[in-house]
Amino acid sequence: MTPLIQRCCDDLVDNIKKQSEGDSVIDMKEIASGFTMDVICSTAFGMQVNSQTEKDNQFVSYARRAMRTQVKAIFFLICMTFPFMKSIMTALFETPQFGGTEHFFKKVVSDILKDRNSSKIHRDFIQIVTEDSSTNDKSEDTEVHQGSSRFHSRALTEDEIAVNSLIFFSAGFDTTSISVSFSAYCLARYPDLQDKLIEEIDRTLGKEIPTHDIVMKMEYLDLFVSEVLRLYAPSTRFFREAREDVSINGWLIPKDADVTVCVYALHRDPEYWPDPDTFDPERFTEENKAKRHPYAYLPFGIGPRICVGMRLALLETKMAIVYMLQNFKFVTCHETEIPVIFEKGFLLRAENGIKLKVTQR
Ligand code: HEM
Repeated sequence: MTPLIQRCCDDLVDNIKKQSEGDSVIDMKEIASGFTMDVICSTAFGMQVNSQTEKDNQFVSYARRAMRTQVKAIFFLICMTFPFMKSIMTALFETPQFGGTEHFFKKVVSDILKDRNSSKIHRDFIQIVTEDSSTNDKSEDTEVHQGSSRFHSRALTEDEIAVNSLIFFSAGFDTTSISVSFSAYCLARYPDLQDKLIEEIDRTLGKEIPTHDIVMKMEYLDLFVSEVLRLYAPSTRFFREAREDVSINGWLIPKDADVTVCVYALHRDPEYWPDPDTFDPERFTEENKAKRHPYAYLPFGIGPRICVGMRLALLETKMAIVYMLQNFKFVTCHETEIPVIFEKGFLLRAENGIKLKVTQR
């Protein structure tokens, strides 16, 4: 999927150039959101929507409306407070009054599948799962053994492909936009660290086109992004259900209880993170990581339900940083909010945007 991301990165650089003309203040929250919309549309649906350049794309405006924070916040609040309401709320949210997101995505996927020409190579999520579906039987479950795991496997139906694309879309769009925008914020806030990163990029790449392998091998970039995802973990929490009664530090968690893991609090706990509010990428050197409890850092969750988009998200975030720093330096300005005020909600969004200035390199 790297070529798809590279194309979106080119548009990202052009967009920043345009928006910052005449020393204007840019809003990295807006800019990053256009970028990640483009990436998820091309990597999930094979659609080139150019939301960074064309503001009135029909798919983008519908998708943004469907992902509206307020509507989702009400949905989450009710489901978390009254778990038994989950199925009623899900049915209600599929009515046209609430956007009918699922129907919309089913239609999009069905149209894409109809239009697909088998001679053309697509490198997106839909292609991967449809190839699998065309070679496997959709009706029959086969038992698969993989290491110690055992599960039933069958090909996905068209509806299942559509709904999984929707999950892919909603889980991968806002989260990555937050990691890209807060990366720019941290670059501007800590100019010495920005220079260190620029030095690494210049040394390994210069003005060459960033590739997957080079970007993923950059050591300081990895430390930097890890620290961004500690202080600004896009998902402030994730959830589990207790499979049996368990006692932890004298607290009984009864079987079937809903358990929320508060990533935001965990990542700022002074027991694991000395001086937790200080931005310090060195916390993630191999030596320092080895001294810490492995579950003290969970931006992507952990275990069998760990984020499936983790590698894509890291690649996308790192690619965006490299492309941006090959062209610009970020600086804070009068309009930069320090510290950033967060929106209330499940995701760690900046309430008033992330206002920065850039200088050309
Ligand atoms: C920086 C970006 C991202 C962050 C911080 C993030 C974080 C998370 C977290 C915390 C979970 C819950 C894991 C758990 O319960 O253990 C999760 C699940 C998930 N994420 Fe991400 N995510 C990101 C990007 C993406 C992307 C780009 C995609 C897809 C393209 C994606 C798809 C998913 C899916 C499908 C799940 C559900 C997995 C399951 O339940 O088995 N995420 N993510």
